[in-house]
Amino acid sequence: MTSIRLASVHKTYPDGTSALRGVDLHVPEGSAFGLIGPSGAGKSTVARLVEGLERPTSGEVRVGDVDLAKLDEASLVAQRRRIGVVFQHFNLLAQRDVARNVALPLELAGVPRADRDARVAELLALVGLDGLAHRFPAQLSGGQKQRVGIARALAAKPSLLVLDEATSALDPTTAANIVELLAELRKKSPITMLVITHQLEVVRALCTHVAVLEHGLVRESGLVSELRAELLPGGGAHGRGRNELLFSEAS
Ligand SMILES: Nc1ncnc2c1ncn2[C@@H]1O[C@H](COP(=O)(O)OP(=O)(O)OP(=O)(O)O)[C@@H](O)[C@H]1O
Repeated sequence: MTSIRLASVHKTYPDGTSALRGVDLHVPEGSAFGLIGPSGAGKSTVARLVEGLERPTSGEVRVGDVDLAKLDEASLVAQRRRIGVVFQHFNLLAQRDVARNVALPLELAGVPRADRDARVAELLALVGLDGLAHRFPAQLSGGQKQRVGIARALAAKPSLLVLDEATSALDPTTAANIVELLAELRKKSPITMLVITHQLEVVRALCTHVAVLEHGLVRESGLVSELRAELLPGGGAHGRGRNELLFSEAS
């Protein structure tokens, strides 16, 4: 498990776009932290900073004990391998079968063949893909592809999983099954999850904490249990006015 801390983070892209304008965020160890907000709010930028794919223009990004700004390129590459990432569009390699997709991070880490095979079998059972090891991505449903993506993200036993719109490309039933799988994984082994989503139902079903990002700033954050009840699915979330608070002012 690992915590994440962003302190006064600004990110301006080379073309002058100001994506983050002073973000403070604390993702506690072992939490499932939902990051929500409208398109362009800066959610993916936060993910890329945490993954070490981008550097902040100013401010500090810490993952566990590590201040990412202090790492040279080689250490950053090593750090990236400690983080599992699940993508919206799965990012599977079409020419590799399921087993070899899942094995990829283990190959990159130099894990011997026999250990890799054992770990892949364990992971496929964990995500409910027993028997599909030798299918190719084109022969899988969207939900099965995402199970492969999750197994691959977990292969190197990361203490942090970043899920960037991991259920957004799936139909509602399949998305709910994937959320259920993620919730079960959290119960089985302690892991911190940063869950980027625009789906409030994902936050409700999976997350312990949530922050709302808007125009590059954290507008609100808190425990999911403190989210105002009527904003959760089934409680009239669709009728929410744009400027209404997600959390009750008292909390
Ligand atoms: N590489 C880049 N170069 C320039 N501007 C960028 C780059 N990446 C993102 N942006 C801009 O930064 C802002 C935040 O983008 P970001 O992708 O982080 O938002 P988001 O909340 O993840 O949006 P979405 O929900 O649509 O994915 C947007 O204005 C976007 O156009």
